[in-house]
Amino acid sequence: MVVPYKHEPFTDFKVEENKLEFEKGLMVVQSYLNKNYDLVIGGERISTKDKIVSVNPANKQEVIGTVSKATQEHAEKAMNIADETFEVWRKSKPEMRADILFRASAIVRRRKHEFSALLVKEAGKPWNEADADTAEAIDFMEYYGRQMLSLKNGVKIESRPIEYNRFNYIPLGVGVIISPWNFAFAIMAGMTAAAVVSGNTVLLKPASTTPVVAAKFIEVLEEAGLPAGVVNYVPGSGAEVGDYLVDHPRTRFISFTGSRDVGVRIYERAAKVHEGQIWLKRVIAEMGGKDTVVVDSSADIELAAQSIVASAFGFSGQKCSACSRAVILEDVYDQVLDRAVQLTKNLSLGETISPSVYMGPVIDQAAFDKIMSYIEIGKKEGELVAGGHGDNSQGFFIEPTIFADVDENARLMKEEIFGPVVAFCKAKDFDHALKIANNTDYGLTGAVLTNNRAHIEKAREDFHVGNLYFNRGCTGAIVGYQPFGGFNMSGTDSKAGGPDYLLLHMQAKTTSEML
Ligand SMILES: NC(=O)c1ccc[n+]([C@@H]2O[C@H](COP(=O)([O-])OP(=O)(O)OC[C@H]3O[C@@H](n4cnc5c(N)ncnc54)[C@H](O)[C@@H]3O)[C@@H](O)[C@H]2O)c1
Ligand SMILES: N[C@@H](CCC=O)C(=O)O
Repeated sequence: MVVPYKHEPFTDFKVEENKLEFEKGLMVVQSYLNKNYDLVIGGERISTKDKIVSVNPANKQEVIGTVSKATQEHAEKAMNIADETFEVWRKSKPEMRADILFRASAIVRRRKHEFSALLVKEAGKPWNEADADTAEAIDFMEYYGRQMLSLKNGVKIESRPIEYNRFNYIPLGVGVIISPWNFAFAIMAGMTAAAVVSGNTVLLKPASTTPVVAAKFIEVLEEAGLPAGVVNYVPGSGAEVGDYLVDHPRTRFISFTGSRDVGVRIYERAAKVHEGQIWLKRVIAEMGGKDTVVVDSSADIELAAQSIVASAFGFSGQKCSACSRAVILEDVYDQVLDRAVQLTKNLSLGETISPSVYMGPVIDQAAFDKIMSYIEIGKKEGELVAGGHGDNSQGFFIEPTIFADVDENARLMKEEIFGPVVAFCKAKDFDHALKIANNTDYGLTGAVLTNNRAHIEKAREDFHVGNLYFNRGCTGAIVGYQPFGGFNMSGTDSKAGGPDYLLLHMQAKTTSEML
């Protein structure tokens, strides 16, 4: 019997011993910087001439590793192997598949600080954010393993006296896993784990800025006993390998987490039925957000300001859940804004070499340019009251930035920036605040700070987001506790880390036997 699921606790870096252990993790990572990682197809390591170079976004000179880059020929080979392996893997015992995840999770737990240290280097995460990313990867494996055990016998249905009816879930086939860089470990591992524990085989294409942590995860899966060919590691260009795999007639499903533009492209392409294709592809897409913290007149002002700042600037605002709009009732607007500005000006920015550095870099030059261009837009749409500067000489650093008095219809209030920029907007009353909050194509997360029960109930009904939080910030969902995923252009309404997530990777089969 497996013990009940409990989420992996976060590390308290105020404890000196934990700090020292994390520093040891950094030293382990330092010892393998600049190594090369090959494609892994059917267990075979394949080296290519063309490489992806993963660099530290806080220090562009530091190479984290080089990774072989898959071509369409490699993708084709991986697809054939995954297809063949599926015929065996689909019949493997769900208990065994779950056990592999539990063992993989135990291996990661033993090397927890090493994995987090790798995220500090490869994704520029602050220590606490890296620690939470690794904890979430562990949680996904633990949670999905248990979910599979509870689904393995299907669901009870009715039978008449002369028959025995059963309703079981069977896997889909070969899946393509396309993961983002911002939760480079947790989301990549969670999407992969859910697919394979459900009995599917996969091709894993990680984000090109963070392929090393994915290569390390492949090593963990191998050590945990995952047979060759179940997970095939094919980093490569989204446009070349991504499109090829999305279009492939043997692709049964695509599990994607990333931007709205790429998600929509995948969704459209996957809808086309190609020659030789005998199914309609399933797409699980988790996309962007334009997330709002609403502050009511009755709110605790200090809690509101802290919640906005933490949700806007944790990991430099590079979370799909990040607060990029603070909508505040006019009678408390000045107080909340002043306090948020004060808190923001005290945040530290730099390479995250110790737990005391609050904010690290943004991921790369393209992100830096995009965010800085939104800061220029912001200067025309509101009043710059904190931050606003960027420095990309050594790494990609942008100050935590607040714009005040932004109109509800401004671009800053509508478009996903994906960086440390938050717009403050005044609302006349609570209904107006909800109207502004809902005035977006997205519907991912939101938070309401209030001590008014009627307003909590109103928001529960009318604030149209997949994850709504009361009296806290809008980031930091925990696997199994706050299943995560949004509405509208935030995706296909899936809930990662929730009780129905594995079902998206399976199909139900009814069998009826005459007695
Ligand atoms: N809803 C969620 O749960 C969630 C979680 C994390 C990130 N996100 C979103 O992800 C975005 C940031 O991540 P990103 O910059 O890695 O996103 P992205 O869309 O640029 O890339 C995501 C993945 O798609 C791949 N890709 C790019 N073009 C492709 C193509 N034509 N075909 C197939 N694959 C292709 C990339 O290589 C990468 O692996 C933000 O918009 C954020 O809100 C959403
Ligand atoms: N699940 C994370 C966000 C993932 C997207 O970037 C959160 O709840 O903050």
